[in-house]
Amino acid sequence: MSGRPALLTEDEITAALTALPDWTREGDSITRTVEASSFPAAIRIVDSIAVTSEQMDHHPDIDIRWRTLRFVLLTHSEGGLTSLDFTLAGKIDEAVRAGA
Ligand SMILES: C[C@H](O)[C@H](O)[C@H]1CNC2=NC(N)=NC(=O)C2=N1
Repeated sequence: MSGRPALLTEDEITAALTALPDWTREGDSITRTVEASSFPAAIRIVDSIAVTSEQMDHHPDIDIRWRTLRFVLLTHSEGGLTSLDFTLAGKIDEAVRAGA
């Protein structure tokens, strides 16, 4: 018993992705790549997401290459996608909108 929400069904994942057009399914995860305006802007986005993910106790995998950020979301403890990933994806979209 991990205390995490249950894995979503394929239909639920498809429906959730239509509301998040910048995100792509990749196996057991969803991913988004963002090009920020500069390296400091990229780090500000990451810093803001650090606060959000601590509040959620749900953390993205983040690859930082100069000003390109790649986010990969899944619920490790469940081995796939749960509602937490889609909530976090929406919050990452907000941080990108505010900070890129
Ligand atoms: C102990 C702690 O609650 C867990 O390790 C949390 C933390 N953040 C997490 N983040 C993600 N993305 N998946 C998890 O399963 C997860 N588990």
